[in-house]
Amino acid sequence: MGSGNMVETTTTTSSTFMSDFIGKCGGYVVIDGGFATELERHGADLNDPLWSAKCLVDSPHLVRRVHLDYLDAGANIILTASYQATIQGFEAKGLSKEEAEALLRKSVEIACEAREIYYDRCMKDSWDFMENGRTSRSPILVAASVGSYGAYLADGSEYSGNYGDAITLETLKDFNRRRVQILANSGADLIAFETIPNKLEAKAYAELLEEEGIEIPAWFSFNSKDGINVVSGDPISECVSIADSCKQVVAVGINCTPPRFIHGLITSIRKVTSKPVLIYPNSGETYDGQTKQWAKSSGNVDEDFVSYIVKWREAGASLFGGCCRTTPKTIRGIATALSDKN
Ligand SMILES: C[S+](C)CC[C@H](N)C(=O)O
Ligand SMILES: N[C@@H](CCS)C(=O)O
Ligand SMILES: [Zn+2]
Repeated sequence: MGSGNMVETTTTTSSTFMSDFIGKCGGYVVIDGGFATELERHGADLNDPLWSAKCLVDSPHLVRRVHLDYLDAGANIILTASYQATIQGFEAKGLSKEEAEALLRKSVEIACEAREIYYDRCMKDSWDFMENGRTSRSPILVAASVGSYGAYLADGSEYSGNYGDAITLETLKDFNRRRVQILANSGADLIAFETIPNKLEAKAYAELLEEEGIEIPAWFSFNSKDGINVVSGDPISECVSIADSCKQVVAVGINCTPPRFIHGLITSIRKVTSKPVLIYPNSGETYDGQTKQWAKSSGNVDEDFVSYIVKWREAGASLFGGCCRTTPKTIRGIATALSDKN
C-alpha cells in the first residue's frame, strides 16, 4: 500500500480510508444525531425553505454549539449544516452566487472550528483524561452533508423520491455540480450524500464524483419506508450496487428511516457490498412536508433504538448515529452501548 504511482495511491487511499478510520476508533464509529432537531431545541425556527441551512445565514453560533453538543456526546463524525444548503436555494432568497458559495464553505469552517474547540478542551482536561485511562483523543471527521434534490424542494420530497419526468440524470448532475466541487475543496474530510431517495440520484452522484475527479471520499446513505426498497420503490440492492461500483464511496448505508427497518436493511446491504455499512435512523416519526412538523406514526411504535445498536453491529454495520428527532442523549446512549460491549 502507498507505494504505487499517483493513480494507484489515490485509489488505495480511498478504498481503505473508512476501514482505517473504523480501526482507529476501536472497531466502530459513532456518527452525530439530528442536526436540525438540536438547532430547534436551542430555539432556531426552521420553518423556511432553507430548513437547517437557514442557521448558516442567521445563527452560525448555534451551528457551532450543536456540533459541540454532539462531540461532547461522543461523536467521531460530525455532519455539516449544508443538508439543505444549495446555491439555487440561497439565490432564491436573494443572495448572490458568491455569497451562496461562501455559505457552503462556511458550513465546513464552522464544523472544523467546533472540532478545534473540542480538541482544545480535551487538551485542557488531559489530566482527567489520563486519570480515566484515556491517553489519546478520539479521532473526528468532518463530513460535508449533501441533501438530496428533494431536500432543496423543501416539501418533504426526499421521503418520496418522486421528482417527475422533467428531472433527469443530467439535471441532477448539473444541479449538484458546483456545490459538490465547493464542498470537496472546503477542508471537509468526506462528503456525506444523505437521504438519497432513488436510484437516479445515486447514479447522478456516482457519475459526478467520477466526472469532476472529486478527491475526497464520500458516503452514500439511502432512506426507506418499508425496509425493502428505498423510498421511491427502487430496490435497495440496485441502489447499493451503484455505491459499491463507485471508487470514491467509502461507506454505504441508511439514514432518516424508522428503526424497525434497520436490521433487515443491513442484511440486504451486506449481500451487495463489502464496503463499511453505516446506519443513522430517525425516531420513527413521520414528516409532513407541508406543515414541517413530525407526527407519531400510526400503528407501528418504534422504541428507543439504542437498545438495538449491538444487534445492528452483529448484523454487520460499523458506523452508528441518529437522524431527525434524535438528540445528543441518543448519541451518548449509542456510544455507551458500543463501549460497554467492547
Ligand atoms: C429531512 S427533512 C425533515 C428536511 C426538511 C425538508 N426538506 C423540508 O424543507 O421540509
Ligand atoms: N442532516 C440533516 C438531516 C438529514 S435527513 C440535518 O439535520 O440537517
Ligand atoms: Zn433525517
